[in-house]
Amino acid sequence: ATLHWGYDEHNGPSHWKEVFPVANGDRQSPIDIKTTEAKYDPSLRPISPNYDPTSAKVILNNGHSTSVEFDDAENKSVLIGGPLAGTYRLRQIHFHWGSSDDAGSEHAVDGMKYAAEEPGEMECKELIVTSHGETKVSSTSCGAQEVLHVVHWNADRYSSFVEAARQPDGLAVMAVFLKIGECNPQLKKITDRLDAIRAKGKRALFTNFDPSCLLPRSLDYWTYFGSLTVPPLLESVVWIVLREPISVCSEQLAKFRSLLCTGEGEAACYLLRNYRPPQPLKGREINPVVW
Ligand SMILES: COc1ccc(C[C@H]2SC(=S)NC2=O)c(OC)c1
Ligand SMILES: [Zn+2]
Repeated sequence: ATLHWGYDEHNGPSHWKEVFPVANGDRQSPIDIKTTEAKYDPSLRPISPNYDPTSAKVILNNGHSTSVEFDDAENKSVLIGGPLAGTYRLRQIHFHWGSSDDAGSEHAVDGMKYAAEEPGEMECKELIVTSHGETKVSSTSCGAQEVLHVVHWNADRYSSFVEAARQPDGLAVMAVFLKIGECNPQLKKITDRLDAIRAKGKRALFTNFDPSCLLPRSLDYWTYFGSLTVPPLLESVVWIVLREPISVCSEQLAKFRSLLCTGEGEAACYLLRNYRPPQPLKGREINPVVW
């Protein structure tokens, strides 16, 4: 039987390799970023997102996540700088979350599983960069997390997203951690629309939206070469993982979990979690960029 992949026991991340053998590849994502092993690369520059709010088109539920899709027919909303050679065009943003308030993001930092496998309070490590740039780690208990992915494709070298998604330097995905705290007024623009797209396959107009409003103050990041975190798991992503999280409140997280992974008229199943656990580094280097 063909595997209809998902996030349940019978079709979740441990089964994906049965249909997508690249799941055991050499540059899979997400990973657990061990900050002490990250190697500083002075050649890396700041990243520079330049988005036009009129690029936003539609918000949809594809059964695995909710995404806002952007018009990528020209270089209207782009990401340049950082580790990127050339102009990467904004394609879409989407989210990953967990089934309880202490799970959900995909990348982890020093084992600070912004996502825990088991629900329940867990001990977290808080990264503190002191004024003279050293990174200290202090243990605190941390709140829930989830993650925002901002997906771009290399429009300098390839003619479409689908073509770029098959190339080793084809995509650039910026990951922003979401940390439980204050309700996020910018995120409210998205969570308020989820009622209109509860069932898989539903979509709604979503215009006049600049995703920069979801970025933290600091654009310090780690970068490494990886993959899509969802089948087909293509190894075509230059990852840019921002160090500073943005806030999200429990009520907003709960709205993501009220989305359905089934279509209208089908027996309802809730999209309670949709994150892939960290994958083996397999010798890859991670470069931190902190100013
Ligand atoms: C081949 O086309 C695809 C396949 C999957 C996704 C979604 C994945 S990619 C990622 S990173 N996180 C996700 O959930 C795409 O996203 C634009 C594009
Ligand atoms: Zn993603």
